[in-house]
Amino acid sequence: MSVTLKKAACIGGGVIGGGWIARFLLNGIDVAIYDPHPEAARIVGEVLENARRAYGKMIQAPACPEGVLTFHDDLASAVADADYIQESVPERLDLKHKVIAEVEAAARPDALIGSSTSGFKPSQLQEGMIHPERLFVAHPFNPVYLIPLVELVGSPANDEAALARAAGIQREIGMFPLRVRKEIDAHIGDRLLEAVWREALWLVHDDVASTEEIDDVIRYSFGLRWAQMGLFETYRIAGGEAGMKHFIEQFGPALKWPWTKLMDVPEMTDELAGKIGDQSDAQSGQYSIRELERIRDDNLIGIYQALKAQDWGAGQSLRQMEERFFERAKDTAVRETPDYTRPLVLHKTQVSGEWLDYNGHMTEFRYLQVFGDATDAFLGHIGMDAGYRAAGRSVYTVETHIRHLSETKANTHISVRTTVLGHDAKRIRLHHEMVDEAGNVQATAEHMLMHVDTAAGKAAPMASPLTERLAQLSPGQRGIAAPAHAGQPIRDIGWPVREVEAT
Ligand SMILES: NC(=O)C1=CN([C@@H]2O[C@H](COP(=O)(O)OP(=O)(O)OC[C@H]3O[C@@H](n4cnc5c(N)ncnc54)[C@H](O)[C@@H]3O)[C@@H](O)[C@H]2O)C=CC1
Ligand SMILES: C[N+](C)(C)CC(=O)CC(=O)[O-]
Repeated sequence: MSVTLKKAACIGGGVIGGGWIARFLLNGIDVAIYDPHPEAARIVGEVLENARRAYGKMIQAPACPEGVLTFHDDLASAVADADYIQESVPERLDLKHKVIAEVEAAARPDALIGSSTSGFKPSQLQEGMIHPERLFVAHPFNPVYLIPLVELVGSPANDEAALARAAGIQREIGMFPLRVRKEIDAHIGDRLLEAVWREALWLVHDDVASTEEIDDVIRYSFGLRWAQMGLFETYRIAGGEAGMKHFIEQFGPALKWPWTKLMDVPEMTDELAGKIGDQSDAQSGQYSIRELERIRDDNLIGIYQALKAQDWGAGQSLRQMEERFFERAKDTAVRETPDYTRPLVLHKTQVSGEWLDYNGHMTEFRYLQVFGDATDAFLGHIGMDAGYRAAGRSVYTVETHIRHLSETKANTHISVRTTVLGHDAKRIRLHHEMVDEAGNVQATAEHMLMHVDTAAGKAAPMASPLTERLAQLSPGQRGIAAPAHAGQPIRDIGWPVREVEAT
């Protein structure tokens, strides 16, 4: 798989800049950052820690080797050799103009420049630029490392090819780029959110509801619906068998009833701001912001997993991201393992704190995940990719034996050494050895894999390119002595003598 983006620069590393940095790095892209905030490194580090934790839980594919993060003392050196620059400084037009002018002066002429602005139009940001055609709005949603949508907005001054390149880059880092047809203040998402926000402020202002009650209304009702279908599809169903037509007939008149305050905005007095702040403290003050972020991330991951199982909405973005991670693992493996007379190192990862059990060691199912990922990396290496599977052929694991040999602790960098113990037309027998940085064996696994015709649900002979690749690696792998435990079952330990006598 070709990755066109090698290096990104992020200008501003706050809530959104930090999220972009994590998104790029965890998708294997190097990032240079400029943010004059004295604590920028700490803030970015904390966001990155939460993002690593979230990816460890969410992505069911071999982790992509992280990009390299560098902090710069000046903007010019951060953007100098970047292919893509993302501006995420505070929402002030004068500041954005100043930063964009500095970027334009120092960046490569072919570098693309995206702005995270929540509301400015690209034509406003392009004012005063020498080459406005390469600057566009790339508006994300918080947390950028988990939420896939990015609104790509251009102005008449934009170069279509640059916008198409930007969309390609966004896809490479797992985003869902939506090309907004016309520039408009606040794009699409924020116009919708603003309407709900305005009404919510009125409800608090008028003492109809507290912040907590409003959040409950959302999360126990339409918030659940919106994660999987939008407004129109949801209302189509709400129209019953006659669909949207009936829905509009029934609820169209309500648009003229006093159901909404429309464009009125309550005056944000100190009193209203204080009321909202106090209610919000009472609702969520027991959690730190980082804790709330982790709760939010875990909930989002659960939703993504459910949507992925249905191959629906944002779940499709997750599936595509995992496919890219598998492809990258395959590419890395092909580049890095020329010597088949030795075990193949095709999968490396780090033990996340989330992987530990109550004994403080890596929990059981994570061993199977690591070995499963190593098996997938091996299958990718011998040519089993999405295209091979789409043709109705795949490999299923039919037997596994894992031996736990050491206490694998958090943050251990582990790699898996894989050996083929044998194969025939339909089966592959694999052995994995999971080792830490010092080469200590933490666990081993032996698997029997069966090649299948997925439509028929039956074992079937392997096809090209698997057959050729196995023929290529077999002479070397055959020369590696099988470990003594290979093929051994769990030993019989019998029963205590007295118990046997009693029965
Ligand atoms: N917070 C949100 O929910 C969202 C914000 N956005 C947009 O993202 C942009 C950034 O917003 P946040 O991250 O929320 O703000 P923030 O206040 O959390 O972060 C802004 C960062 O920019 C840095 N900064 C200030 N001047 C700078 C300069 N001259 N050069 C480099 N860095 C500089 C600050 O030190 C700070 O770390 C805004 O345009 C905002 O509208 C977009 C989507 C969602
Ligand atoms: C509040 N906000 C306008 C900054 C929100 C956004 O821009 C998008 C989001 O993440 O909700």
